[in-house]
Amino acid sequence: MITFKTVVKRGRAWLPLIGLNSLIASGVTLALPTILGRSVDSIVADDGYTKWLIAAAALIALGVMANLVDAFAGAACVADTTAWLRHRLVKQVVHSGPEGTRDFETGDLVTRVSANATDAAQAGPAAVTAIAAIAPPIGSLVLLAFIDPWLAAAFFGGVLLVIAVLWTFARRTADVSLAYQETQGRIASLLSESLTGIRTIAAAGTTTREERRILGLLPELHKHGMVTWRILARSGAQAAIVGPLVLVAVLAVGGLQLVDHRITAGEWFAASQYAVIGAGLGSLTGVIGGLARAKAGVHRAAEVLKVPTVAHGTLSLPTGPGRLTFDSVSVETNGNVLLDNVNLDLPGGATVAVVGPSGAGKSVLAAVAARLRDPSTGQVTLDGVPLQAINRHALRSAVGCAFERPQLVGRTIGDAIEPDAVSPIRTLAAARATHAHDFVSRLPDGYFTSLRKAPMSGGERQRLGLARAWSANRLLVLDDATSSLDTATEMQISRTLTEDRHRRTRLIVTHRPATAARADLVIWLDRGRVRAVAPHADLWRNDSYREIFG
Ligand SMILES: Nc1ncnc2c1ncn2[C@@H]1O[C@H](COP(=O)(O)OP(=O)(O)OP(=O)(O)O)[C@@H](O)[C@H]1O
Repeated sequence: MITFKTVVKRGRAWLPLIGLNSLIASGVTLALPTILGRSVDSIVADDGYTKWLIAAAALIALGVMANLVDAFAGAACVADTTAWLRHRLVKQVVHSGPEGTRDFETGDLVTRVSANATDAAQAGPAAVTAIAAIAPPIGSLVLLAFIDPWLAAAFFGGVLLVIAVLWTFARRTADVSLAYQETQGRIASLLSESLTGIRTIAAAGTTTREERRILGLLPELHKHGMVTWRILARSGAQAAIVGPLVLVAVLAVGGLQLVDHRITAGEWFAASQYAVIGAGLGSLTGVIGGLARAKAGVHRAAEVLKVPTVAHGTLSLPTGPGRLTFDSVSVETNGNVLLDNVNLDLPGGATVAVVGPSGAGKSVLAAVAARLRDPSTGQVTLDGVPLQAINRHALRSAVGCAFERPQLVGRTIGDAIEPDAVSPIRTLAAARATHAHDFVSRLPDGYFTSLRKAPMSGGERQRLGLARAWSANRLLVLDDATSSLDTATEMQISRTLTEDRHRRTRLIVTHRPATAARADLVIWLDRGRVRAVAPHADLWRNDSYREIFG
């Protein structure tokens, strides 16, 4: 979990430097009026004012240096914290599995990892700047008290009003910053949704409607932006009224004390400069706005970091044939039962087809068998070891999955088959077995062809998806993974699968009776329940079974 405090702490390598330079800048701000006041008194008394002017110039140079170092350290701190936060967010998203981030829209997640992470990373520098900004008014108060207690009293009263204005601003701006970031995330989600379905949109001729749908949230964003500006304008106006009041109060009290010879002209001048420092507190709205955005960014990052990651066990798999068992497995989500008390014992090395009407729970069963989601109750074991107890490496070496619409990942075609390209021979063998090699070898750069630039049909994508799963050594879970292939290629792959010389267990979700016929066993699913487990030929006698295939 992260909080505002943990994000601030992350910048600890830079924050002392930022704080120190802010304090130096504050010290300069505080010392300058006194030095200038002395210069005024020396000029009036015609008493060696050069040294005071040199001191003032040196102070100004120091202030400029401090501000430069502060700006550099602030930028470095934000960059470092942003990188750290993005690293954590991406790790969490990737490790939470397909189910973990289901409640988040893709575009919204991208916004949280990109723009909002940068907002959140401002937390440290903004907090230190805000704290350091308190130093000059406190110093002013002390120094004014040294000059004359009445000046300090007038200053204190005025500054209290400025603080009240800032406090109200901080409270109002926090909520609207979060609302703004949330709306930005929703716009990004709509855009990413449209990009995913861009072909459907073009085919349906609904591009204008889509444009309106995405941009339909702009008025809401505009509203939040306007509220932010209104709050800023109101607070700015209040600060603009209250700020000069500090100045007028101190000048008036100082004037009376000057007339009564209780202070010198130089002290009156210094007091006026300190009053300006107090009045300038009102300009802190920018820093407070930054704090509010940082708080909202941290909130949105924390929501992602709350998602549980998939925990893997530590066990390796003993030698075994790939026997897969489901023991009283149920899957429930939001009160819906997707799998209901499924009990299966599938012999190692068997080809098992999963059939059933649309929505029967075939994909859910496949996902549970491959540990892409965990059962709500019950347990799945592979060669006697619960899937949840197997370590990640052993699990992913043992179990391969291919899907109807594979999302290919990597830079090249070769990467998409085997990400780390450990063994080109294995990549080639997988591509040959799944008939991907035929079309890959026709591409200009073969396996080195950029994935993004390779034109691919649905069936070609499926063949690459199959090739990727192929290297698993014990269980292959294929969820409608050959549905886009032509009958001849499907037959060939199906034969390769049936005659698999590695004798892996194969769980094949299918809508094709021919695939079910070639399997050793068929699991017939209906509304999340196992209706029968038997060879296709036996089930074929049942009218309801035949109806599944239309
Ligand atoms: N993460 C989820 N949250 C809520 N409901 C889900 C989830 N995943 C699947 N479902 C629901 O579970 C039911 C079974 O879905 P599943 O994808 O397993 O069906 P299927 O048998 O593979 O269907 P098809 O043949 O159409 O692909 C469906 O009603 C689906 O809406």
